[in-house]
Amino acid sequence: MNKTVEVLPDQPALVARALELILSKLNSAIEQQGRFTIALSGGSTPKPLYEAIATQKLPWDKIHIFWGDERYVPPDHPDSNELMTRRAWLDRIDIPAANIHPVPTLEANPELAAAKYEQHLKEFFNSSGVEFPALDVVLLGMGDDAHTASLFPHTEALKVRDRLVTVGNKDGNPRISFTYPFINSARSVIFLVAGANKRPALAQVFAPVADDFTYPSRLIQPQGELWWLLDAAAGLELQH
Ligand SMILES: O=C1O[C@H](COP(=O)(O)O)[C@@H](O)[C@H](O)[C@H]1O
Repeated sequence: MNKTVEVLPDQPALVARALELILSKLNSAIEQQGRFTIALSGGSTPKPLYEAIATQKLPWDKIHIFWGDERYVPPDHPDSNELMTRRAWLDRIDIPAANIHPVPTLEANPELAAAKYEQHLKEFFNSSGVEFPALDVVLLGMGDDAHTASLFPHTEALKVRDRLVTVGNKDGNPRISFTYPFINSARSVIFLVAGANKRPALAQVFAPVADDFTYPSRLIQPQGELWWLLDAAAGLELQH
């Protein structure tokens, strides 16, 4: 694993750096493979990044969008990560509908939704099931409890190692989430973290020794590149 930590002066600088990094991964992937695959995060931090990506002139037909986690709500629900992304980015560009791969949240139950999304991912990547497929980029956020995607502290989802997608649990509410081994199979994982409220969790995630089940972001140790992009408020004590 190749880990890089960057602390940017403020949120606009954080967004600019994330945009630059994603565009560089995108250009290399399209040059080498003819397509770029990215899984997106939800929450509030990435919204300005999505708005910035929407202003770029890009070969949208070669870009495939997935989500690393989703609330188990219909796609038009205000809490939906897909809805936020569509409003900030996807509704503003000319991307083929087939290149957008939302989590199917209208299934009979969350377990079926997770199984269906996993099947879709395996078919898209033509995966035999032996090895986990590798997305070019998995974009992640981190909550102030150190959760990432919908992998929350002390939940069953953290024990799932043989699936691509599982059901997370946020205070009793189901969410659909990539598992940590699937996230770790990505070519690049990029964390985008902003705000002073994330500082205590970050200290534990970066500590040499701490409990992975209490601080789930510690489980993200990808085979490829790991990027932590932090604003100064979040990264104050990590600056070196
Ligand atoms: O619950 C969630 O929160 C995290 C972090 O969100 P933020 O609002 O602090 O940026 C996010 O990464 C995750 O996708 C989302 O479901």
